[in-house]
Amino acid sequence: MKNGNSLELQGVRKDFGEFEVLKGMDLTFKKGEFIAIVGKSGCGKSTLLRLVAGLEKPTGGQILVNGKPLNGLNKSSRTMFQDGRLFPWKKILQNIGVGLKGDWKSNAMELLEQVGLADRANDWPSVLSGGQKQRVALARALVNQPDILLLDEPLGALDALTRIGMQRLIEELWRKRDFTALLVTHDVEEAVMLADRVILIEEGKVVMNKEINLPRPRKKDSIQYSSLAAQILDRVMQVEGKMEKKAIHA
Ligand SMILES: Nc1ncnc2c1ncn2[C@@H]1O[C@H](COP(=O)(O)OP(=O)(O)OP(=O)(O)O)[C@@H](O)[C@H]1O
Repeated sequence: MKNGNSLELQGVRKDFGEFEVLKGMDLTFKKGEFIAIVGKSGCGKSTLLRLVAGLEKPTGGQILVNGKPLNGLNKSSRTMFQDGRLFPWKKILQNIGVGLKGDWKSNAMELLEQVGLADRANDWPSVLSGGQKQRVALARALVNQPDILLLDEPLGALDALTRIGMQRLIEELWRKRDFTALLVTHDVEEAVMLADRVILIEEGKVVMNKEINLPRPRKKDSIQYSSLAAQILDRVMQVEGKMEKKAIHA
C-alpha cells in the first residue's frame, strides 16, 4: 500500500501577474509520508498547498497525483485550515458529512470516536471549544478517506497545551489511516515532532529538504530531537536574516 509516490511536483512555477511566488519546484512525496513545510510568512507555503489541492493551476511545470497529471480539483486530497470552517447551522455529525452521499455515517462516527467527540455528534459547533472544533475539522477532512491530507497551519490558533494534544491526535490518525500528510507550519518544533521530512522554502524555492529519522512517538526532551529542531531553526533564521538584510539595503 505504501509503495510508490503519492505526489510529484515537476518544475512547478506559480506567478501572480508579475510576481513569481514559486520558482520551479521539484519535490516527490512517497505514499504515506508525513511532510512538513516551513518558511517565512509569504514564501508561498499556502500557494503550494492550493496547487496540490487543485484550487490553483501552476503557471509552469506539472503536478502528478498517484502518477497521473493533476487537472482540475485534486479529488484524492482534503484540506484542513486554521479556522475549522464548520457550518454553524449544521450539527457536528452533519458538518462532518457535508457534501457526502451514501453511507458516510459509520465512518463519521468512527472518526468522532477517534477524535474523542463521539458524545457530541448532535451538538451545534457553537458549544465546542476551539480545540474541539479543530477535532471536528480533522474528522471532516478524513471522512472521505483521502489519500492526501493537506494541513494549512491547522493548529496555529490553539493554545500550547491543546496544540500538543492535537499534534498527538494527528500523528495517531496518520498512523491508523495511512494517508500522505502535508503540513504547513510556522512552528519548527511541531515540524520535527511530526514529520518524516521537513522542507524549507525561501523566496519560492526549496532550500532545505531534511529527513527526520527519529523514532515515534517523539520526545521533546530527547537530545536528538532538540538538536535537530535547533539545527533547522538555525537554518530558518539564516533565511530570516538574509531577508532582513535585503530589506535594509533596498
Ligand atoms: N491569489 C493571489 N493573488 C495575488 N497574490 C497572491 C495570491 N495568493 C497569494 N499571493 C501572494 O503570494 C505570496 C505567497 O502567499 P502564500 O499565502 O502562499 O504565503 P505563505 O508562505 O503561506 O504565508 P503565511 O505563512 O503568511 O500564510 C504572498 O506574497 C501573497 O501575497
